[in-house]
Amino acid sequence: MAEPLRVAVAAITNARDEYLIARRPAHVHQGGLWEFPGGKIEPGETLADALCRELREELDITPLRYHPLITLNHDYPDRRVCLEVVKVDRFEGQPRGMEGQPLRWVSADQLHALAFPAANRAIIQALTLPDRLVITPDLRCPETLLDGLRRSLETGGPALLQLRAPRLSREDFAALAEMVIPLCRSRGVRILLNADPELAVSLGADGVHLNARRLATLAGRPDVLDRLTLVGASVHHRDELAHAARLGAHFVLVSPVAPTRTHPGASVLGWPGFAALARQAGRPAYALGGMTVDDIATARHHGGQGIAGIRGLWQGATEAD
Ligand SMILES: Nc1nc2c([nH]c(=O)n2[C@H]2C[C@H](O)[C@@H](COP(=O)(O)OP(=O)(O)OP(=O)(O)O)O2)c(=O)[nH]1
Ligand SMILES: [Mg+2]
Repeated sequence: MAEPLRVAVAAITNARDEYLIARRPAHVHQGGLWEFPGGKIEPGETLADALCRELREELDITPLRYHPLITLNHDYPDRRVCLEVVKVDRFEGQPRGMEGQPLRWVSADQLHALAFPAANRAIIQALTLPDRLVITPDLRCPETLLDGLRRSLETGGPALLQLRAPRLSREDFAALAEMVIPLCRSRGVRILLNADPELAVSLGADGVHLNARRLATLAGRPDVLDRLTLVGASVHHRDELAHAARLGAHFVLVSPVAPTRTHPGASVLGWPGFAALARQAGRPAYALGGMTVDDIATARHHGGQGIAGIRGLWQGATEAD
């Protein structure tokens, strides 16, 4: 197939944290669906040039401040696209549908319920996922873990938590999860269980995290994943990434980006390796391995959603007890 068509896409947000969407005309590619404003990057144009031109032509506004959100390759049956998505949080002018297209401002939550082209699922995930994901430390004592979680919740974070406790039996893990889920819910924190998807569904977690071992055991997408709002997967190289995509993971954790205390001599991806995988991921990618909050901007600069980790983000005991 031909080279992908490069498209500049703008997730424009206002002071109420709403996003501007437009309806594509019926007769065009992916017609009748909602979209984020934007259009094709013409030969010789930079992303910034195309963004300014498209927003002037379609909405009569000028973007004043924006940053990269995600770059996505998507193959439609009739066209390959590479969507270079930026988040615009400051602009000049009053948006108007210059081509007669209906416009709406909608909240991030409403985005999930509207009909967009298939590639937009990943854009909406990128807009609604936080820039840090906390993984619980590998503790044997559930009380120590709960104590650390309470402290971490008190200090403002995290918005997304992966409950991981590989040394607990399935029964002990389930009992711990039954305490952790309501605690997280009461603070508006979304929780993923690093466990089998059936357990995540039966306990009412927001989602599941598929570690590399569990990912490898799944030949195809099990129906149970449709009953979870979030499915994450761990990937270390292209093959795992391709498998996570086949299974329809909503986001991936890419590791190891930097050396960690537990694996000091292991070979790492480094930021260029992370950036290459993030670009191919087709979904938000978190950098994992040796990360601290100081790395969030670097991760975003390399096309990532943010960082995932234990040590740099957890308040409380992290050592084995
Ligand atoms: N603008 C935009 N395009 C999207 C989104 N999602 C998505 O898959 N696309 C695809 C649909 C199209 O194949 C391509 C964008 O092309 P376009 O039709 O908007 O291009 P354009 O504004 O330059 O239009 P035209 O001058 O060719 O009429 O990207 C989205 O959210 N916004
Ligand atoms: Mg357009």
